[in-house]
Amino acid sequence: MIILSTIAELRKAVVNAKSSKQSIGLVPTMGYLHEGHLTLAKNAREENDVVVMSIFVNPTQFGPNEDFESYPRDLERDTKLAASVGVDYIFAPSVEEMYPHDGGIYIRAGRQAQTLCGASRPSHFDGVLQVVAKLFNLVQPDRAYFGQKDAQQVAIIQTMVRDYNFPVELRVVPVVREGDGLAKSSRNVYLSSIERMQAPVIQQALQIAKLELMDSGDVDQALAQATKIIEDNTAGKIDYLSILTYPDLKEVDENSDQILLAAAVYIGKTRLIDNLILSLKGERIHA
Ligand SMILES: Nc1ncnc2c1ncn2[C@@H]1O[C@H](COP(=O)(O)OP(=O)(O)OP(=O)(O)O)[C@@H](O)[C@H]1O
Ligand SMILES: CC(C)(CO)[C@@H](O)C(=O)[O-]
Ligand code: BAL
Repeated sequence: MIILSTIAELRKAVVNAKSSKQSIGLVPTMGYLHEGHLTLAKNAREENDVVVMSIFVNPTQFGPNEDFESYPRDLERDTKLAASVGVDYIFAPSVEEMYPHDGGIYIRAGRQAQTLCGASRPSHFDGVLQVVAKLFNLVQPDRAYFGQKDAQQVAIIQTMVRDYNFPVELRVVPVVREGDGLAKSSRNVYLSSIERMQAPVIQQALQIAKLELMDSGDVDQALAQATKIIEDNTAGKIDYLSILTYPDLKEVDENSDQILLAAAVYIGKTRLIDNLILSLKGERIHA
């Protein structure tokens, strides 16, 4: 496996692969790898000749009071893990390498970014689209791999690919979880042992909401039950708990088909997200 830190080196590797007609799979990450990221990479390994994983804690998707500085980083450990699942290239640029110019052109995420994480992290998705668009242009992947854990991110990137005609196939990988149901996340390392015991409640609450929704079709009732589970079992503060259509992220109504149940909860100081996607064709739903 080769570690690349400059755009020039990356472009050389990409041009080489393209000239020998090799397909390229891209796995964008912010590093501090866990089984979730490695599952994306394993999928990419199975479906492409060349696998490029980017490891870049992208400053433009963090708000001023968020955890950009403290976000966990360990390139040496990541390198070993990525090699173990057959990644060919890690692209780990500096911030200066990715963003040498100030005041240039920015991409604005649309309506789908006004809710859920986009409501509490203004401009987060603009930053995500900025770095993902750059990575698509630099790597020119045949396929790019994203996790369903970041369901809103997937929906917004799908819209960018559609609206800006990026010639890439998006591959979405189901959420990889710990044994107790907690979604794997690099931010889980921030949790104290008591917080770690409480954190699976987020997924349990979403499961309860799903059962209620399938049973009664009542969105408000489903949300109320999930809220109660989280409030009774954690010291956590709910950032949002929502039921929306997916991938449009609009209010559900009786014609809704795919539905996203999504939560962001502060367990102590750590903001964790999780979701479930339901297919409700033919079920009766009322909001
Ligand atoms: N548990 C998981 N299951 C499936 N995919 C995941 C999981 N965790 C992260 N991913 C995916 O890996 C990619 C890189 O994510 P990222 O580096 O932000 O990891 P993370 O663990 O989600 O970190 P964070 O702490 O920021 O939530 C994204 O496409 C994300 O959806
Ligand atoms: C897609 C991504 C790598 C862009 O920085 C990031 O938002 C993430 O890790 O999900
Ligand atoms: N996977 C989400 C990246 C972020 O929280 O910035």
